Amino acid sequence: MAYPIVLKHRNQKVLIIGGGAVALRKARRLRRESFEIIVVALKFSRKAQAFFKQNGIVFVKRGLTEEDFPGVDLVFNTSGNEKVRGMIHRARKHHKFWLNDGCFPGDSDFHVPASYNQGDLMLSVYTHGKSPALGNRFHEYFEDCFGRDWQAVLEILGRERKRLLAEEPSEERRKELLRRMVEEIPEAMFEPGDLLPEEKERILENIQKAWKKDDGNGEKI
Ligand SMILES: C[C@@]1(CC(=O)O)c2cc3[nH]c(cc4nc(cc5[nH]c(cc(n2)[C@H]1CCC(=O)O)[C@@](C)(CC(=O)O)[C@@H]5CCC(=O)O)C(CC(=O)O)=C4CCC(=O)O)c(CCC(=O)O)c3CC(=O)O
Ligand SMILES: NC(=O)C1=CN([C@@H]2O[C@H](COP(=O)(O)OP(=O)(O)OC[C@H]3O[C@@H](n4cnc5c(N)ncnc54)[C@H](O)[C@@H]3O)[C@@H](O)[C@H]2O)C=CC1
Repeated sequence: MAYPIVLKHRNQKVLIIGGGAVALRKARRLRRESFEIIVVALKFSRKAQAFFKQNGIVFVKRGLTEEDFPGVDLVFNTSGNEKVRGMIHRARKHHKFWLNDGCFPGDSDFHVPASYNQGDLMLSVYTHGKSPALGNRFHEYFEDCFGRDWQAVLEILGRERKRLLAEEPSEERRKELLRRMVEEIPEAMFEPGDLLPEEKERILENIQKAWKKDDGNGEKI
């Protein structure tokens, strides 16, 4: 089994081994989070090379060496090469880094799920290596079905939550109020198709008003 965590960027140093399609895919997602990336490969595809250049990612055309490991926090191995695998294995005895191996998943410390981001909302699918392609398929499904402006909803929920954490001393009460706001989100937010601007406005207003409703005990909250 696996434990899902979200990695925050803290300028971690990342080493990507390989310059093909898989290395490019890993770099694309890392780039967004602004890590310090270095890519080492014997050969680079045109696409990968262009992306690294455009995004100011350091890439060096040579074989991997032991000198590439000191100070590195994360390693993505996409080389599929047994020699590289052995080198990583030896480096782990002296250096502390987390490994993702795209070719030998058994060696990995962590895996990368398929994920879809819309502002601060991230939806991920992981299949325990059974079918990465299925993860990708869900990705398409999310794109179709979650076309709503979730960021606007999250802005309100985030702001009200912050306020309640600061102002409402009762944890039970806070939970109840936060739950109420989320319950106010209508099914339409989860369905395909676009919402009219006025519908969207109404939804946002209702979420905002939710915790000010009567709490059922005749009390205004
Ligand atoms: C263990 C893992 C690596 C890890 O540790 O992270 C892994 C391993 C392997 N993938 C292989 C194949 C493919 N991988 C993809 C696509 C993705 N693969 C991703 C994750 C993962 N892939 C992790 C498990 C995740 C899980 O289980 O859910 C995604 C989600 C994220 C990402 O890679 O960034 C990204 C999709 C999202 C996106 O596009 O953003 C496609 C589809 C395509 O290319 O269109 C194919 C071809 C179809 C197929 O095989 O399904 C092979 C066999 C290679 C061979 O045939 O030799 C191996 C090695 C093995 O299985 O041994
Ligand atoms: N994790 C995943 O999602 C997927 C993994 N794979 C596997 O990932 C591997 C990579 O796939 P692609 O990027 O398409 O292949 P690729 O052949 O384009 O890339 C491999 C890269 O590793 C480099 N390399 C090999 N030996 C090296 C060394 N000693 N030092 C430095 N660089 C070295 C090559 O120069 C090349 O740039 C394959 O083994 C494939 O089976 C394939 C598809 C998806």
